[in-house]
Amino acid sequence: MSSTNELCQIGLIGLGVMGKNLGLNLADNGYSVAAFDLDAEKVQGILSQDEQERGDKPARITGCSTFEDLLSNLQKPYLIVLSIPAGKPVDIVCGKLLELGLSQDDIVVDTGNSLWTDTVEREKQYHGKFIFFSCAVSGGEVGARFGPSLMPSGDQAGWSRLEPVLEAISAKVDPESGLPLVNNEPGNPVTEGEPCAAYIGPTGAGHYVKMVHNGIEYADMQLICEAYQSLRTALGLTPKQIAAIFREWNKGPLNSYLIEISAEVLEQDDPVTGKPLVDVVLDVAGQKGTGLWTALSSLEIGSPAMAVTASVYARCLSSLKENRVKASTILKGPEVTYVADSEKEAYIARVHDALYCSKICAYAQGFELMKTAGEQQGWDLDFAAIAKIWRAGCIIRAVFLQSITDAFNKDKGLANLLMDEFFAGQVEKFQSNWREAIVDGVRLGVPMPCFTSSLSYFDSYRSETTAANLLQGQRDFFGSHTFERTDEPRGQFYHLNWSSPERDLVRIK
Ligand SMILES: NC(=O)C1=CN([C@@H]2O[C@H](COP(=O)(O)OP(=O)(O)OC[C@H]3O[C@@H](n4cnc5c(N)ncnc54)[C@H](OP(=O)(O)O)[C@@H]3O)[C@@H](O)[C@H]2O)C=CC1
Ligand SMILES: O=C(CO)[C@H](O)[C@H](O)COP(=O)(O)O
Repeated sequence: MSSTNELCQIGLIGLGVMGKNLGLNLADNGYSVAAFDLDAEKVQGILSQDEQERGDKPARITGCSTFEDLLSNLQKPYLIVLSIPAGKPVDIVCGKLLELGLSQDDIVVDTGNSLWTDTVEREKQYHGKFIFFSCAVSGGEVGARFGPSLMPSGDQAGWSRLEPVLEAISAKVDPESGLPLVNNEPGNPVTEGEPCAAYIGPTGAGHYVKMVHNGIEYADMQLICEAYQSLRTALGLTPKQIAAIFREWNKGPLNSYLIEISAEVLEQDDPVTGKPLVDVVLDVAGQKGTGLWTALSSLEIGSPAMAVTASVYARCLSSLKENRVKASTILKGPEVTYVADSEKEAYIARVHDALYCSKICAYAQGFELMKTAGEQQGWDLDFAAIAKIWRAGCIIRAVFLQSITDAFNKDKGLANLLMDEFFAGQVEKFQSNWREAIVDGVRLGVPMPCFTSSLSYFDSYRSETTAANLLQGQRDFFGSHTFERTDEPRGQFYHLNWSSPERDLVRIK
């Protein structure tokens, strides 16, 4: 199946949605690629695409029919990129490569959405046999083709060899404006600007950061969906009218890839029925696991990421379609009357501000989660660098990420984005509209799990005293779980003898 004679610089395994495009991106950046997939049609697919795109230039990709064929077409020491499903396939492929004689200097780079703890285990398992490196990728199909955001982590020697390759294929940002430099033209990659690829840290760190990126992605998407549903329910707008509102919003602080594609989805008609496509898409959300992993991690390490958990639950609830259909005939909500024309503009502005403030909370939660995990794992994460590489190429790319970069540049150790002067000011400015939008939605019976949980997070986070004092009293009452006092040093615990008539206080040693 080979189409070039010389040995290739990079081996690529997995030529699905991401792999095929990463391969073409590598080729555009001057790297010769030996490509293999279990499915021969996919190998043929990348070769045909290369033929179409390169014009009269020589082939840049060599198709391989087996793992052995792949290795025989590669320069030593090997540099092999995996773009395959997370989990077992990564172990199977690494095992196979090892069997075929990989050695200490060879690098295998996992670009899939692997669970970060699996990556840590694999690095240990293959240590001394070959360099197992990870480079999490975000940007979907187009990002992979013309410049994704890359989150590499692992062995330093691996990074030294990979740095030029990853920087070349990554998305680029204009250093002055912080805006993406885009050119989606095959064969003409963007070479100037700041690359959206930065070494994240020791093994596991990159996949953790990508996992949180996806958790934030879940929250961002859910928030946009809640804004859409509120506008549709209260104002009776058509999907195309809401798309026009989103396009307006995209000119301001909400400017982002996700707002842009949401407008595009809402503008689309169904080719079969001619109805708005969104109305014929079944309202059952899929999920591959990274949002759930983020939610689980936040619960495990006790760093609240309520916007992420709320959006994972929203997807779970969406999948209870049959029950919801049945319940809709039994459970009644408020009568919906459309907002008067004279009030519409104000309503739209309130939803905009609610989306903006909730989004700030979702990102604040994601960054605090990474901070907590980083401290526990000893990763020393650079949050300004992380925000920087998310400014272009990835799914959550947004103008707003420049403000996050600025916040962490000002204060490397910032505990929470809400404490940054700019973001604190933004939330203060827009919070009354945020609250009103939620009141509006609640009154109309619009489900807004992510809007409401974000506001509760904000109200809890800004509270010097929460009702956890009562909760500690309850715990001590039924289970002698003890409590600390506000007038004693932390770490000193007390129990009240609730069942004795004296109700005396005992200091626990
Ligand atoms: N799609 C996206 O937007 C993004 C995906 N990712 C991650 O990137 C990775 C790839 O995703 P994507 O391209 O969408 O997935 P696809 O399913 O489209 O492609 C995966 C490819 O890997 C092949 N494959 C599976 N097992 C092996 C194996 N043992 N040896 C060789 N090839 C194998 C599959 O072949 P076959 O079909 O024959 O099984 C398939 O062609 C995943 O980890 C995904 O989570 C990351 C960012 C974005
Ligand atoms: O990593 C990605 C983007 O950054 C993928 O598109 C992600 O796998 C999508 O997740 P899900 O299918 O769970 O919505």
